[in-house]
This record gives sequence, structure tokens and C-alpha cells, in this order.
Amino acid sequence: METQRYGLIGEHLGHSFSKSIHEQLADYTYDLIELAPQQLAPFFAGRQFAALNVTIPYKEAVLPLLDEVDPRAAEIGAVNTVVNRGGKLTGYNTDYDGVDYLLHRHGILLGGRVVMILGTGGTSKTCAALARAKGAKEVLLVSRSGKGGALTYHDAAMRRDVQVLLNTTPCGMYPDNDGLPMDPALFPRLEAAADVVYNPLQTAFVLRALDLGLPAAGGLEMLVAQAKTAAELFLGRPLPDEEIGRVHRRLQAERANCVLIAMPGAGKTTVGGRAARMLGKTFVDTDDEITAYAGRTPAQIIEQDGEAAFREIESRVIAEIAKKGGQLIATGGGAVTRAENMRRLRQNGVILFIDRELSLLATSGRPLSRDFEALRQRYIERYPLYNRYCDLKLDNDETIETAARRVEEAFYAYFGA
Ligand SMILES: Nc1ncnc2c1ncn2[C@@H]1O[C@H](COP(=O)(O)OP(=O)(O)O)[C@@H](O)[C@H]1O
Ligand SMILES: O=C(O)C1=C[C@@H](OP(=O)(O)O)[C@@H](O)[C@H](O)C1
Ligand SMILES: [Mg+2]
Repeated sequence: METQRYGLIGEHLGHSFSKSIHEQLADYTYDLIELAPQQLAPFFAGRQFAALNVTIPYKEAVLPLLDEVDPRAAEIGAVNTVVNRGGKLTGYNTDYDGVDYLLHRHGILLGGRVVMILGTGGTSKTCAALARAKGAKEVLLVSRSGKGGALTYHDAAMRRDVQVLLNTTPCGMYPDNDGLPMDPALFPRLEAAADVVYNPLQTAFVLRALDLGLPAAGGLEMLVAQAKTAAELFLGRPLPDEEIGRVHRRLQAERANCVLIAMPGAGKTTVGGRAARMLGKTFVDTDDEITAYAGRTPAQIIEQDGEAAFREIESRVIAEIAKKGGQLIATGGGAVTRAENMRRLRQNGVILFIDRELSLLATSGRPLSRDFEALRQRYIERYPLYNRYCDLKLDNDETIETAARRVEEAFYAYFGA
């Protein structure tokens, strides 16, 4: 019975999406199997599994424990998939297929290009093998130490000819969400960038490249694509390529935050609470979180310490909230006044502007909306910001229920889920 077991081995698997992905792709049960380093060899010797995925820190360590290694995995020197066929263990590297899919999907070409790869670990080797196979003009590796033929970050920044930039380091990964391994803007000939990090959904690195108008992609599609190839090896039969898109869209809709922006009194809190229930998301109101953090309401902070002090606290609180996924976030009306807030909220979120006419905006309990002229002035200042930062815009000009339904529909439509 035990040899029917499927799953993922690694040291710490708490946050892994692999169980959800595999169980959407196939009908086996997929276990997350945490192993301490000394458990690895006995686990393999026992052979009590049908097939496995392997993650950090065991992708290289499993090599000597296998009977056979697929030539590509051997070339890369890392295995992420093991299949047990009648007691004989064969290792594969489907991360390669995952990166290949990701780049192809986003139209990122490596052939004839100068490709720079940040990091020198297992995924870096996978990307380098792919770049060579695609006929890259040059493959540059970058590491902090600059050992083993890699460039240091300092020297890497001098290379004006880089055309494709790939991040394989954990820089920018949760909870280091502000981390930027390298600024894509340093490279005048850059055509595209990709990041293998998938939490957040769009790293600071990916967002920076997108802001430069370049094609750029985060690692979630790669994760799904490598799982699809692994599932094919597990099952011994092909799965349709469309499965990758289907699972990816669902996973995105599940993980992404739905972020509401709008003028104070436009209905972010009220509509958001209802839309959160419809979307099955955790409702988070940044003003409530500020109250919990500071022990005073936003109105009290503004009255006692002024608006600037409030904005500081608001940014700190938003930075923490924005790191997590699966939430509906109702912001305060002034969140858009700081670009850093919106940059952080974008990492995991889709931004929805729920527009409500100036004359309909609620004003009670809002110190900044006390006199109409002040409110009108803010409306004029902020209206372009809500438009600039939103991915989607909808009107809150009927009932609260209707607005909530519009939020739900727009959010799913955004992901095609
Ligand atoms: N479509 C709507 N119809 C009627 N009242 C609404 C509508 N949208 C919002 N409101 C009301 O406006 C007030 C302000 O809403 P709130 O959610 O607190 O706004 P915000 O969080 O954007 O400041 C609440 O009393 C809410 O019930
Ligand atoms: O617009 C603003 O500057 C503010 C809006 C309020 O939130 P709501 O938009 O939910 O009213 C609250 O964050 C604070 O009073 C400041
Ligand atoms: Mg509110």
C-alpha cells in the first residue's frame, strides 16, 4: 500500500502550494513530507513511495540515492522529481520544463541573447542549462561572492549588454518583500525579466521591469508548469498543456488580494466587507488594523498628531498587510497619496477603484472631509491617483449589494477564473 504514496520532500514545507497544484492536476493524494537531513537516506532506502518531488535543500543530495538519472537532470546536477518503477528509482528535472514554459508564455527569448542569471544555486543551473540549449549568445552568472567564475553584483551592474535578466535568488521573497536583487533599469538593452519567486505573486523586481514597459513574469506559472510535467511522469501519461493555465488562474484568484481604493466615504469598508464574503477572502480594513496597531482610530491620530504622522503609521501597517495573500483589503482614502503603499499592495493584489460621485460621499466621523470645500479639493487632487493606480474601475452608484457583486465579477474576470 505504502508504495502508492505521492508527495513532496523537503526540510520545511509549511507554505508549499504543491499539494493544491497536484491535486488539481491528478487524482492521487499528495503529501507534504518534511524530512530532516539524517532522514533522507533511510527514506530513499525504504523506497516506500510511488513518486516524489524534491525541494530545497535536497535537490542535489538525492542524486547519489537514485538508480538512474535523466541526462538533463544529470547535466544540471539537480533532481526535483523521482519515480519509483518496480523498486528502481529514476530522477528527473522538471524545473527546466517549468522555466521553459514560463519564458515561452511571456514571449521571452534566450536565443542569441546575453542572459544574466542572478544566483548560483540549483535553479540558476537549471536556467543556465535552458539558456545554453536555446542558443544564448552569453550566459552570465552573478553571486555575492563572485566565486567560481560568477560576476559580483558590482561587476554585473557594469554590463551594458544584458538583454534578459533572470532572478533565481530568494531576494524579494516573503517576508523580504521590498528586496530588489538587481535593478532592471541598469541595463539599457534589456528586453525582458523573470523571477522564480512566486510569493509575492509579483516581486519588486518583476514590478520594476513591468514599470519599464518590459515583459516580465513571476514564478507561479513556472511552479505550476513543473508540477504538470512531474505529474505526467508520476502518471506515465501526458496531460493537456491547458491544464497549466487553468490551475494557474485558479491559484492566482485564490492567492491574490482584492484591494479597494476610492475617496473617503465611497464605500470601501461597507462594499468590501460584503465582497470579501462573496469571494471567500479574509476581510482586512487598513483603518481597523491601524487602530489595533496604534491604540487610536485614524480620526484620533489625525486630530492629535496631524495627517503626516498618520500617513507614516498607515504606510507601516499597509506594508505588513500587503505581504499576505487571500485577502480583501479595504484601504483608507488617502492610501494612494504614497507611491510606496501602492507598490506594495500591487505585489499580491489587484487594485479596484470603486468610484462614487462626490455629492454622495459620506463625511461623518472623517476629520479630513469635514467641510465640503476641503473634500472637493481632495477629490480634485486624488481622482487622477485612483485612476492611475487601479487595475480595474467600477461605479458604486447603485446599491451596496450591486457594488459588491461588481467587485466579485471584476476580480474573477481579471484572472479569467
Ligand atoms: N451604494 C451605496 N448605497 C448607499 N449607501 C452606501 C453605498 N455605498 C456606501 N454607502 C454608505 O456610505 C457610507 C460610507 O461607507 P464606507 O464603507 O465607510 O466608506 P469608505 O470605507 O470608503 O470610507 C456608509 O454609511 C455606507 O453604508
Ligand atoms: O482619505 C483619507 O485621507 C482618510 C480616509 C479614512 O478612511 P476611509 O476612506 O475609509 O474613510 C482614514 O484612513 C483617515 O481618516 C484618512
Ligand atoms: Mg473605510
